[in-house]
Amino acid sequence: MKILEVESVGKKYFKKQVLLGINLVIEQGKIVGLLGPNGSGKTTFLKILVGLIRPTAGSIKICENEIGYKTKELVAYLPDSEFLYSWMKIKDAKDVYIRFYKDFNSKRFDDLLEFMKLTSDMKVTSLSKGMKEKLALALTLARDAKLIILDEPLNGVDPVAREQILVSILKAFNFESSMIITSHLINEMESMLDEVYFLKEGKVELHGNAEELRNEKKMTLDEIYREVFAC
Ligand SMILES: Nc1ncnc2c1ncn2[C@@H]1O[C@H](COP(=O)(O)OP(=O)(O)OP(=O)(O)O)[C@@H](O)[C@H]1O
Repeated sequence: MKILEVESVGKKYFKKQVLLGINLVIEQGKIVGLLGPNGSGKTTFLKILVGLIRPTAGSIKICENEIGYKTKELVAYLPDSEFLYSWMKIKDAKDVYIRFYKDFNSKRFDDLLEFMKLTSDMKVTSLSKGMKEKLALALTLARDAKLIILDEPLNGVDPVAREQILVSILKAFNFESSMIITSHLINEMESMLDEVYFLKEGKVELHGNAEELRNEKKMTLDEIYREVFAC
């Protein structure tokens, strides 16, 4: 079953073409990496999927639905910037999510919190950047959404926390859904990705099954990335 179908999607900001002719299909149960350098259009693309901005061309379907009210319920999104209020304790953030999302799984949230060594009476202001990132991730992964979108989940976290975050993502992943992850840290992500899309200046430069690409090119995804982006 196809969770996401994107056809010829484009986005222009005034005269600037930020995305052009994006085609992408994600089947159920897959973890897909959206990889590309700064400014290649990753966040813009994800915001289009979430319904925060509108594309200027093309069509998108999430579980057969066009982007709108219904797809907001199907998508769980971890933005790449902070969205938690400073007055909140972790339990308040959880309450907001419970009220907002019918699919919020409290048990999974509590398990993820424990695994990440966070407690519900901690104040959001007292959390370090990495701890906030973990909280935001636990809130997102606790939803039983069909499409989970993680924009730079490893941003600003140390190597041990990165490992913990990757394990949490895999623990929480449910094969009824699919996931899109963006990251600059391809080495860390490599083993969990089923498919990859390399985005260059708003276009898909290369895409494919991660294993097949590795075999075909006899390179790791990180090496393929460096080849595609000549860095
Ligand atoms: N609101 C906006 N108005 C005009 N241009 C924008 C706007 N938002 C993004 N852009 C431009 O779109 C391009 C793609 O930006 P985007 O944030 O999608 O890239 P990205 O791949 O997510 O980058 P990063 O890895 O740095 O987060 C950039 O050139 C950016 O300047």
